[in-house]
Amino acid sequence: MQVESKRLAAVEAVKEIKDGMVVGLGTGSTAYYAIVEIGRRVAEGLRIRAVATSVQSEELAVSLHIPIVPFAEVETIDVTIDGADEADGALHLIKGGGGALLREKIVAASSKRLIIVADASKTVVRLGRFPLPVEVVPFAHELTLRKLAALGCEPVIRQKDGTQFRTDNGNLIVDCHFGAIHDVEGLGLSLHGIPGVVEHGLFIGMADKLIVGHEDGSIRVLTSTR
Ligand SMILES: O=C(CO)[C@H](O)[C@H](O)COP(=O)(O)O
Repeated sequence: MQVESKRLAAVEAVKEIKDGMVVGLGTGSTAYYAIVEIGRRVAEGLRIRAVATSVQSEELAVSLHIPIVPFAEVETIDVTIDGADEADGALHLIKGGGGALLREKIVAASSKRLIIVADASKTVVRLGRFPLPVEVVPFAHELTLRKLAALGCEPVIRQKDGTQFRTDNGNLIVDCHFGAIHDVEGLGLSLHGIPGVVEHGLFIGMADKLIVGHEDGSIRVLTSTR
């Protein structure tokens, strides 16, 4: 069961959290299990402070009595545990399936270590089967979409409940169907070159560890060589 694989990976990652750490809380169904496990350990006496990558994760953490601090109050984050939509062998990622990629990237970039937790379906040889989420400002988004399409993708504005999905930052998510991505760094630079693009879901060279849970109950750990 995928659910059990996600939980296995998440629980394994939480073992790396120690007293006194500042912890980044990811977003999504796999990060959910990490937050629940952190809550369990906090109830047992673990002393940490946490920053959340989404309103949803913050609400979950608060409900579990995990101390949340405003991002502005922390210098660095010791470790962030987050999920991913795809991860390749170099630990480059596609993230943003849950629409939280901007805050996730801000938190990841301020983290000493980023641990990604996933079930086996997320590992790929080449990124791009999962449409790349791109956060776009609503202003003149039609123009931004045309510029995204010119990079060689089919851009689709994400919908939720029959209306345009809005991120926690009030922006749109455009899911960009590129197919196999052969030059992740180049694509990342091109996306940043479009003025209406706030951030994209390519996390290049950011992950330190990938913990993959398997349906047979085993865990595979990949560590970045960077
Ligand atoms: O990037 C994300 C949210 O923006 C998630 O980490 C990603 O979508 C994976 O989610 P899940 O663990 O539910 O498969």
